[in-house]
Amino acid sequence: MIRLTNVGLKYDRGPEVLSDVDFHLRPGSFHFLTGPSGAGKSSLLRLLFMSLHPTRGQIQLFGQDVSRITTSKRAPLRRRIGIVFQDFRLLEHLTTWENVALPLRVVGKHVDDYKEDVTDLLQWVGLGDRMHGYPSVLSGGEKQRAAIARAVIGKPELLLADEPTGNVDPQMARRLLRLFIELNRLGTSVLIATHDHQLMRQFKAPRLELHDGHVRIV
Ligand SMILES: Nc1ncnc2c1ncn2[C@@H]1O[C@H](COP(=O)(O)OP(=O)(O)OP(=O)(O)O)[C@@H](O)[C@H]1O
Repeated sequence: MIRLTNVGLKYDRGPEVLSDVDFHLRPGSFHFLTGPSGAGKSSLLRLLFMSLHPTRGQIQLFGQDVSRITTSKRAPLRRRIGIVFQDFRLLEHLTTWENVALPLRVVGKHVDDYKEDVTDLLQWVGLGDRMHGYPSVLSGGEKQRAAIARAVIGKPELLLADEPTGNVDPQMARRLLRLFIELNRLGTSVLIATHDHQLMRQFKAPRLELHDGHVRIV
């Protein structure tokens, strides 16, 4: 699913943020990604979503070398990934419902085939009464839940989530964790960057620990 070999990453002329990163995640696995603030968690997720190229080393995703992938080849691979960004990135000109439906619309599904699923999922994440409004009126935690719903609605092969419970209360965090676990049971590989120790106590999964630019699996 994901294999990194001797991966290094620098921004411009700065120091290496990631150095000699080596790991392999199997299809259907579930991992947390941890490390102190500034350790490079978001950078690693950006590499896996192919928003950045590694400065050195190789990244394989879905059996393909994506280290130097071009924009046109990247698009079909990205459709196989659900991603929750730390800053949510909801589209402001679409309603919350339309944002969540978007991954299904772009792969050509007919609205009749997904409208109930989108509504049910939005209700499940507690946005039943907000879904026909625009994201600009949502709170941070509500935006986060909408972003999570958009990332999981298409049952992607890989879910990448950056601090997905950072803006919600512990009860909602447990509910969202259940969603990730359920998705994983259905076959999605899950990688969640988090500082939330309560979340990690609730579900025992291996951790990718980032420290001084290196990753170790514990
Ligand atoms: N676009 C950028 N240009 C230059 N440096 C960057 C850029 N993005 C991140 N960095 C630097 O890379 C390092 C890792 O940042 P990153 O955001 O990946 O860490 P993080 O572990 O996700 O942090 P946090 O837990 O605070 O979100 C930091 O030193 C940061 O300043």
